[in-house]
Amino acid sequence: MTKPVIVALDVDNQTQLKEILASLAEPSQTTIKIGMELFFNSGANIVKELANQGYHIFLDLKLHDIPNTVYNATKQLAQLGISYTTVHALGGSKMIKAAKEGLIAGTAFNKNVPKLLAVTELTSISDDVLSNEQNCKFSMQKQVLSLAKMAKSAGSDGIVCSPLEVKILRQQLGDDFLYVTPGIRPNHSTSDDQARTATPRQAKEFGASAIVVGRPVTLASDPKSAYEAIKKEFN
Ligand SMILES: O=C(O)c1cc(=O)[nH]c(=O)n1[C@@H]1O[C@H](COP(=O)(O)O)[C@@H](O)[C@H]1O
Repeated sequence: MTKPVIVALDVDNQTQLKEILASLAEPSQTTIKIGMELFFNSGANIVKELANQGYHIFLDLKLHDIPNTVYNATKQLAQLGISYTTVHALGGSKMIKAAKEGLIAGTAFNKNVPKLLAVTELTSISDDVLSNEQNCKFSMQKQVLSLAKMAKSAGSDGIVCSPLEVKILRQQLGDDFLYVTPGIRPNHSTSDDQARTATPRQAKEFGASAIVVGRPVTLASDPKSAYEAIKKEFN
């Protein structure tokens, strides 16, 4: 089975959205990520519309609020026909548990409950920011592992982390958990906001369950070739 290359549709208009979708595989074979930019521009309707076309949808709104608010939010999100959604692990175990319960409560009886992914430390966070701005005494690896363990026991189906942490996480937390990794840079380029990056091949070797790729596809001069090359390298 091929592992998903999830394309982040980080655009704010329908023209660009259509152009990117046209360079991907057919909807039933494709997982796309709708993040804050597209969601705040086009709302829940675009999620429902793309789900109806047969796309698998990762709705990434990174919820981080009190448990009751998050429960009520995920109960709504579960009605959009999505496959995955995100919360920040730093919201804590009670919030993650509430998020999962909201997803279960909002899912129609004959549908699959969307998978809950807990974002550990964002891939834009460097070791320096972790220790000097977040005042975290752990190393990056230890911190991500600690958040991932907590998220798993609170009921999340997987986590979002950098490919660089996946190997140790999989060893410690097992194969019955999803390890979804953004921060993918096919050319080792780190001259943007991502801090903890790896190539699609490295993500595969470290054991990522799925990779999330935005700009390396959406800003490529030939998005279709870029997408196909990344898929080939990851699978
Ligand atoms: O949850 C995410 O998807 C996410 C978590 C994280 O730690 N880092 C991260 O980059 N992302 C998302 O993954 C995508 C990466 O996009 P590019 O950096 O353009 O490849 C963006 O849509 C981010 O919002």
